[in-house]
Amino acid sequence: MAPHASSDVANGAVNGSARQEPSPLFTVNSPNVVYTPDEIKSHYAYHTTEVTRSADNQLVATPKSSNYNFKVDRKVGKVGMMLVGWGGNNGSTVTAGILANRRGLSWETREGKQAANYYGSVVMSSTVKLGTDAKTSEEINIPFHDMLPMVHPNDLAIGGWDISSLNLAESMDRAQVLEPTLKNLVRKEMVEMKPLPSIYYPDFIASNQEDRADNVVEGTKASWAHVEKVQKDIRHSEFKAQNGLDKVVVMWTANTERYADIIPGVNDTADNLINSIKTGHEEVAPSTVFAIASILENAPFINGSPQNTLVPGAREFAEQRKAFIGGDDFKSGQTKMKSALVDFLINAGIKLTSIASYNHLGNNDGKNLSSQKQFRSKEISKSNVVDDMVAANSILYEKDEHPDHTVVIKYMPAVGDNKRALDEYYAEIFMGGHQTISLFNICEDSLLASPLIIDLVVLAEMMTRVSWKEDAEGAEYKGFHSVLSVLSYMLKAPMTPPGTPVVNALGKQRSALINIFRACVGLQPESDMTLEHKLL
Ligand SMILES: NC(=O)c1ccc[n+]([C@@H]2O[C@H](COP(=O)([O-])OP(=O)(O)OC[C@H]3O[C@@H](n4cnc5c(N)ncnc54)[C@H](O)[C@@H]3O)[C@@H](O)[C@H]2O)c1
Ligand SMILES: O=P([O-])([O-])O[C@@H]1[C@@H](O)[C@H](O)[C@@H](O)[C@H](O)[C@@H]1O
Repeated sequence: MAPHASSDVANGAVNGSARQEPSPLFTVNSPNVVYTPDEIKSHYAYHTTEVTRSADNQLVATPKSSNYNFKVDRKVGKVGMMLVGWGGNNGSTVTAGILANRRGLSWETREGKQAANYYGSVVMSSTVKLGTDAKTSEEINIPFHDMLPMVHPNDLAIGGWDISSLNLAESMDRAQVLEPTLKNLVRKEMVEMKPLPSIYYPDFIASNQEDRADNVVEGTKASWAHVEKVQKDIRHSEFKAQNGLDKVVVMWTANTERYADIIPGVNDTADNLINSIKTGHEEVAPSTVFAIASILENAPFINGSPQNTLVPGAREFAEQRKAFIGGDDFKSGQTKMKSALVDFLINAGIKLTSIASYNHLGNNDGKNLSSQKQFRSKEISKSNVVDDMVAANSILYEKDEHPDHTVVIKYMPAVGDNKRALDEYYAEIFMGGHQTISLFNICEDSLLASPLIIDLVVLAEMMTRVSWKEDAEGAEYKGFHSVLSVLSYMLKAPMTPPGTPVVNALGKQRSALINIFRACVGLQPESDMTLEHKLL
């Protein structure tokens, strides 16, 4: 991975001289790929298989090829990450983690010296197959982060909002996630980081959160003044101005809210939603206000929580303004495991008949989720994750048949952030047999979610520098659809453009992301066929 300049942070300020863009780890040698100092342009043949039914109901598969042009802006610039809920367990943990990595810190633990790392981040700690060695035919794998010119998390300016006034050092202590030896190494910088006051509509989160709400702006329901406040915070605050930022990504990692009712005339269209905010409709959530303000500032907005922040009106507004949105709900532990295990079982022809998912945790997220309306938001996002995999196998499942699936979450303060996930997968196997898989998974919630926050921010920013056009006379480059379904790997309930399918299978999600990035540099998808090792 290209070496990285470090920089210091005080109150979100990223100091240090302008960074030299790191040189790419690889170049593509092809007449279809052109590199300039500012851009990578590629011509890409997209091969698919179109299936039709013949008159006698036979399936007919026809290979299809579409030609696209991709363009990647190589200039990363200075990027800011603004977290809503910055003072929470995730917000304080990801901040400390970035500071520790930026400074290359190590600290003493009971098991010995621990160095900062980005484990759990697909972007920073996973590799992808580039190809095979011309001489030895061995696989050549490269860091995912080197696929395209992406921002390095060490360079992210960090800021955000919280209804709690605690500074980030106090928030880190409250979270009880990180080792004291590490906390002491970053405390001095984190003391200087203070969340901006936020908007607080009590009806949307559990009443047990009220005691934290000492850093709020006036008004307990939506108003256009709230939108303007958030816009100003993004655009004019010392955060962006002081850091000379070129771009900001806004990430909701605040409490899980209750679902908002989708009401015709209120939030079903962009115009109705804007009007509902202006008239203070009580069904407009704080998270939706942040989304609208981010869209107005052309700052990608990602929802890391399960509620339906991005109501149809918000999605339409993003589409109208060609702004990026994504969500919902970080896929960090129990559900991530589920989306891999269910994919394996069903694709192995094993008929999963029931999934029991229980977990208990003792952090503030668990406290908020102990309230039924907030739990319901999470139950929805945790329950739909198997639908696409089940629907794809008509041998095992009749139409609309699916495994029993239950989700239970209990708040047990004693275990803190170290969530205990217990799962049982029950399946029918050959000739009337059964298989029972029981999992006990201690997921340190914030340490699993924090790398996903980094991935979502880095990838959302990357997508702002990717454009495409049809291979046709006069075609203009344009951005991907406003709904960034390319982020699905990191999310439990991935949002997709209207009318497009939701893919939850973890392997498919990762392949889609990698192969889209390969296409941006003119490389065909990695098929894993390795014919070169078979046609011998
Ligand atoms: N593994 C994980 O930690 C994980 C996984 C998936 C989803 N999530 C979701 O991420 C979110 C954050 O998780 P957490 O563990 O950091 O929770 P947390 O309760 O520790 O942090 C949430 C923070 O949001 C703040 N907040 C609440 N309403 C706000 C508002 N309107 N504006 C600004 N700040 C506000 C709270 O004061 C708190 O500091 C939750 O919704 C959780 O469900 C977490
Ligand atoms: O990502 P995951 O481990 O499946 O789901 C988790 C839930 O099990 C947990 O109860 C909740 O507090 C976290 O926010 C997260 O959503």
